[in-house]
Amino acid sequence: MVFDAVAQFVASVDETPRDVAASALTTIGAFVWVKAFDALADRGAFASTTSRKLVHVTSGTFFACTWPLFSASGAARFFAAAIPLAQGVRLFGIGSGMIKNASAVRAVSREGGKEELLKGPLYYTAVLAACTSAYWRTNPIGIVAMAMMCGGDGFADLVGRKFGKGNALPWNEEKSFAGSAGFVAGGFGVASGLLAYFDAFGFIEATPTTYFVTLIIAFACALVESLPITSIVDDNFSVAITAIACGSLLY
Ligand SMILES: Nc1ccn([C@@H]2O[C@H](COP(=O)(O)OP(=O)(O)OP(=O)(O)O)[C@@H](O)[C@H]2O)c(=O)n1
Ligand SMILES: C/C(=C\CO)CCC[C@H](C)CCC[C@H](C)CCCC(C)C
Repeated sequence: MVFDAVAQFVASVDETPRDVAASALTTIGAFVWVKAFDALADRGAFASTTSRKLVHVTSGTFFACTWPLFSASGAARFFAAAIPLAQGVRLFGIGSGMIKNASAVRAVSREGGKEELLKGPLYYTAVLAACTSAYWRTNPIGIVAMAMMCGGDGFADLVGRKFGKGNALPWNEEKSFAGSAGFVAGGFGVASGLLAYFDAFGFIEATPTTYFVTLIIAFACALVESLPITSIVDDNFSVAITAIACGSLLY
């Protein structure tokens, strides 16, 4: 009912101006969101590692939530993909020292070094842009790949750091059973929420099989995330590629 009303309202706005307005609104949202976490971390609301992971979990998830704002035109997905792309360019500028932005470095770096923005955060925006332009809102593969990267990897860290002492994985002492359980719960939880959301807007049809397959994908991604290969391939890439490969086979 509410979703229908929102869908009808946004459908009444012309396509290109609507996509430009949706991109502008989301870009402002992204700026405010990252800034808010920086301010909270600054006031000691949580540690910078927690702030970074909360930005990781929420940015891509809320970004996907803005997709219904875009029109039904073929170009809409590219207007949407331009948002993480622009964030990636910004991260590149800050990480390489071309742009000075101490606040952004504080909010998304692990140890406070600007060059860290050229790794995880930059790859994260690349995955969001690729999933958006390749799969968009009518295909569960991109939605689930983004959810595994945001919710899965994010919760693995948050849960693993808190409850992972004393239950290290036999094949990777840096990671834990608790962290991997957090991955499955966070990845499946965020993916299920997004699938139900896009189903409510009528973009996809999420059946019990869709959710079951999503749970299998969450386990597969958690397994890949747990492997000692982070120095070879960043978790953001390995998790998203696993989700896309499994999703292409199973959905
Ligand atoms: N399956 C997992 C994943 C993570 N962790 C915990 O979370 C910490 C950070 O994990 P990781 O995701 O590798 O963190 P970063 O490298 O900081 O983050 P990113 O992947 O975003 O670069 C690990 O040291 C570990 O304590 C865990 O216990 N079990
Ligand atoms: C710390 C991060 C990854 C490390 O693995 C995440 C970095 C996030 C970027 C700085 C910001 C990305 C913004 C999104 C593309 C858009 C969010 C919009 C929304 C409305 C909040």
